[in-house]
Amino acid sequence: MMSSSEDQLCLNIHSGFSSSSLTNRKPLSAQQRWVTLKKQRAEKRKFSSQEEEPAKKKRGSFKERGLQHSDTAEEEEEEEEEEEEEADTQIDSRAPQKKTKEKEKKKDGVKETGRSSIKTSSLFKHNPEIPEIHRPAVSLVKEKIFTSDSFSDLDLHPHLVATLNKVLNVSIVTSVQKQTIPVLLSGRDAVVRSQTGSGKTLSYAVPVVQSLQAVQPKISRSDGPLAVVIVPTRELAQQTFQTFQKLLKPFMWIVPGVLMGGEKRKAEKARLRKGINILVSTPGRLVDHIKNTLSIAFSAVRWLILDEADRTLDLGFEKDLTVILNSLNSKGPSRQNVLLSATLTSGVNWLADVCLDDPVSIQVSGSAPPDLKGSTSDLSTASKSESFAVPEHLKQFVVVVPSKIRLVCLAAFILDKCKFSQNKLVIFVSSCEAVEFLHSLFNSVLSGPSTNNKPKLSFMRLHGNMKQEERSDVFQQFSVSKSGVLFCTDVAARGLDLPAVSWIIQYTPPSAAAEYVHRVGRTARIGGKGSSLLFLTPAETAYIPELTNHKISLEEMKLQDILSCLMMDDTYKGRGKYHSKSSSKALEQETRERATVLQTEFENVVHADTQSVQNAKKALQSFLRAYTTYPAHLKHIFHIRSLHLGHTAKSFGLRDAPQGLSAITGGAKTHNKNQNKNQSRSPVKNQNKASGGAGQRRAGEKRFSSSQRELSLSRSEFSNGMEEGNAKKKKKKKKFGQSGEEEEK
Ligand SMILES: Nc1ncnc2c1ncn2[C@@H]1O[C@H](COP(=O)(O)OP(=O)(O)OP(=O)(O)O)[C@@H](O)[C@H]1O
Repeated sequence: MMSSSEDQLCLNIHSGFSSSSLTNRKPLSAQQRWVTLKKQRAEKRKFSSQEEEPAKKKRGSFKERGLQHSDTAEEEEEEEEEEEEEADTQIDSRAPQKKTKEKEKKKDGVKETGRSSIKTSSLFKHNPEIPEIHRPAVSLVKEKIFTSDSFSDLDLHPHLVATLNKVLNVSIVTSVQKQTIPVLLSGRDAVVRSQTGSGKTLSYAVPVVQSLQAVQPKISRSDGPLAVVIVPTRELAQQTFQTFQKLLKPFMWIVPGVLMGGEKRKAEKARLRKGINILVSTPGRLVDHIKNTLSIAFSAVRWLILDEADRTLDLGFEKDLTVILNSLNSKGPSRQNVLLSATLTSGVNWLADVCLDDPVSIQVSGSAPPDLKGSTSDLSTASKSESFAVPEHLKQFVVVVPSKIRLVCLAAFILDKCKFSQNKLVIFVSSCEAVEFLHSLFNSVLSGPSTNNKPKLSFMRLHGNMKQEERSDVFQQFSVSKSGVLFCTDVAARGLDLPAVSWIIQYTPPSAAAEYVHRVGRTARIGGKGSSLLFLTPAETAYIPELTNHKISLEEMKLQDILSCLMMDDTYKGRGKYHSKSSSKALEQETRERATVLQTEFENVVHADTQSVQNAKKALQSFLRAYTTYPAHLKHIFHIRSLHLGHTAKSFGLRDAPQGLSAITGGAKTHNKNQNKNQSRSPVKNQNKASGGAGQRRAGEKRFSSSQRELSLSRSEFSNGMEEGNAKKKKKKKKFGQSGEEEEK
């Protein structure tokens, strides 16, 4: 007996008959149909062998056009499995009506999407399993933000209180302000630690202004700097300067000023000559002026504030700070010194020893304040199990995503949060190139035209390799915008007070728990609500207990839930067979198809021209370089060898892992099918392998310790004028070549 499919084949293979001629024909007997079928099969085989060459060529051209969504080279096996199916596709191309029906029958075959034919199987195949995430009980470090006191209860000038109320819109003091302002007004040095967004800036700015406005005879420009405020980034310098400008409105005779890399030195020199009383600066640019600007005089300095003090140290600015402290100490009256941060640890001992005199340690949370009497200056060791407070109304999530799916997962998340509601998202990635790449890719693929009174998605970017003017523009623009997505490096992690940010996404995990705290601290500020999402690959899930050690607790968000956002509209529709009554399996399948359609769009944009391929490769390279710079104690989690290069390349929209990455990766997985399979089956085994290999010397790491690399990387992120002031240092850093951003400089 003939099966129905054979029957179908038999009927269709009477090629050349139009449907009308088919209907007019006398029905064939079973015997005749069987003979015809055999003949047709023989014909087909003959045809197949004749067509083999062109068919192969055609497959090649499919790839070139991006129509075939085949995966990385290591998945050739999968392609082989599908070979037969593709051969059919070639034959079928002569009979389009049949082609559609045949294709729909195949479970994982080519799907028509309306824009291109794609294979949906590869994006969701050969991925490592997503391990189960357990959420251990964590006793969170709690800090109360507000007190019941108002600024008028403090011993402040009435004009200052009025300015706080009317210009800055603040009347009730926060806990950190309540504790810090009186201590500083009493003339003591202080070390201040309180959670992000708790008002630390005013806790030192108010006493500085209060004390300077009272100086008699009145301060004049010619007195030069009376207060010096050091912050690690240009944007934070700008922001702090603006706060002082506002506070000084009733005290116009006190002049604030800002010095930072990227600005014209000549103009800054002129301003210094005219006289600045409250000087806000990044460390590198201040050292630059100390060395090169004769008119800079520190003879009157009464205040030294080091905001984000741990970062200033962590960045390897000890030398600069030494220069600054020496310059300040050599002249002038006795000085009040203040160190502040949300993550001050005993690692700041060095700084505290050098520049504080019998400081008061202010800690808002109940846990023990940093012990300033120890002797270690190794911040990374000192802070390994330090507990950090995060804002009370911050909801912290983690999603475990295999590398191949990362890009579409991020895109689905952005679409969910920004397409149908107004949200402001900040997305942290590890390098300037990756920021550039993602910004341009998402702009091309996701921004789309504005529809139904909805504005188009707005994507912005901020990193250390941008021109200063552009950096400032973006910072201002994003600050005032009601919605949008900001891709950035850690240059935006510290201190920035970007209003109404609703989500922080850490697309690449930070290299320290303290940095995690600062990144997520860009939302849920001053008692507000906010959420954060950390992306981890299955091999990186050991980072969750690592954060738990610091009293940071994350809730899991399921990958499927994020991807299912693609079902909200039909922009990335799959075959279109899914409807609301379909099973959950069908829903999952349709979601996967849509994810694949989206991935295909990304890949098509990346592969549209050689320049964009180059950009993607550069971004991938810098990502891999950054990956090698995780500190030694995190190497068992973030090890370059546990990265699958082909899959990682896919998260940069590349269809294959580029050649020549071995110098960076020192043996990360590329095209080894077996390795890939092992990884899929046993992520734990791979993790162990990775940690076991951590002690081995790898290419590209040969000459540098992890701390050197970390230092070098983070320093480059925080371009602050140093690079311009010290050409020699820059050359040396370039030779190190530890981060994409440095190479670019
Ligand atoms: N007493 C207050 N009442 C209301 N808002 C305040 C008060 N003090 C400060 N703010 C506002 O809270 C926001 C966060 O303040 P600030 O940037 O000083 O926080 P922070 O503790 O320095 O954060 P980070 O650790 O991230 O640098 C700012 O917008 C600031 O204007």
